[in-house]
Amino acid sequence: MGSVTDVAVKKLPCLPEGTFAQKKPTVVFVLGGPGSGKGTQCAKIVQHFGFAHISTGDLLRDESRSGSETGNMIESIMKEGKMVPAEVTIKLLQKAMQESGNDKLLIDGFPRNEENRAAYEAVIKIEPKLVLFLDCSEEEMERRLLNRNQGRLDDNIETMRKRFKVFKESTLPVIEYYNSKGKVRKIDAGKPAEEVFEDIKTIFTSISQVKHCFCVIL
Ligand SMILES: Nc1ncnc2c1ncn2[C@@H]1O[C@H](COP(=O)(O)OP(=O)(O)O)[C@@H](O)[C@H]1O
Ligand SMILES: Nc1ccn([C@@H]2O[C@H](COP(=O)(O)OP(=O)(O)O)[C@@H](O)[C@H]2O)c(=O)n1
Ligand SMILES: [Mg+2]
Repeated sequence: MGSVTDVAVKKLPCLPEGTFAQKKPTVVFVLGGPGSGKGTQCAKIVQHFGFAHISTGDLLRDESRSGSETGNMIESIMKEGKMVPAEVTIKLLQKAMQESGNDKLLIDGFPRNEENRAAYEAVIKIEPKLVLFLDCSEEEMERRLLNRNQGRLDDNIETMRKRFKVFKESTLPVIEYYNSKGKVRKIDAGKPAEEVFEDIKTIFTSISQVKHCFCVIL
């Protein structure tokens, strides 16, 4: 199986295959509590900045619908608001990254705990350029989830409370880890979605600036 880097470079329209040194895709992790607006903001970033959106929650839900043994296991873990073992999530993520054909990837809802992060570093090994942290009060997230109406088995008050606990105990330390490396951009996600996106735009505009380089042919 080719690496994630191979696939992203091969599908770049402007680069003849094998001509240039391999370029790794730009990876941005999007983290925040359940209901903070990760999916909503990722859709806007895709539209405005041409990133591909890979939601690990969606990948796991797709797998759980497959009816496989792993799928059934995923469904019961999600219903409990717990974390799916990283070896399962990382395989689905690696495949989605290889198939995206995009050199700019938004990875939504990952890494959600230390186990996810270690698996990513061992298997995918691409340092994220940024970690977008959508910061929102629990009260507001709870309100949003109760109105989400996507028929999700985990959007009930009992499971939601467990997910908030997992976020505080397992995801916040991962955000803190990336913060210590200067990678985190914290956004006030409690505002209306359009206002949140204005703040995100500023960040993505600065990372999307094309750097011109001049090549002298002798
Ligand atoms: N800034 C916002 N203000 C109010 N509602 C929002 C906002 N962002 C998202 N929502 C709504 O809240 C719910 C959860 O948003 P979603 O993007 O699915 O969050 P997450 O992926 O972080 O769980 C959805 O119903 C969405 O339409
Ligand atoms: N990296 C991940 C992402 C999601 N999940 C599982 O999938 C559930 C839903 O994740 P999600 O990202 O779709 O949820 P939201 O935060 O978007 O509401 C989580 O509560 C976990 O059970 C996981 O185990 N590991
Ligand atoms: Mg989501």
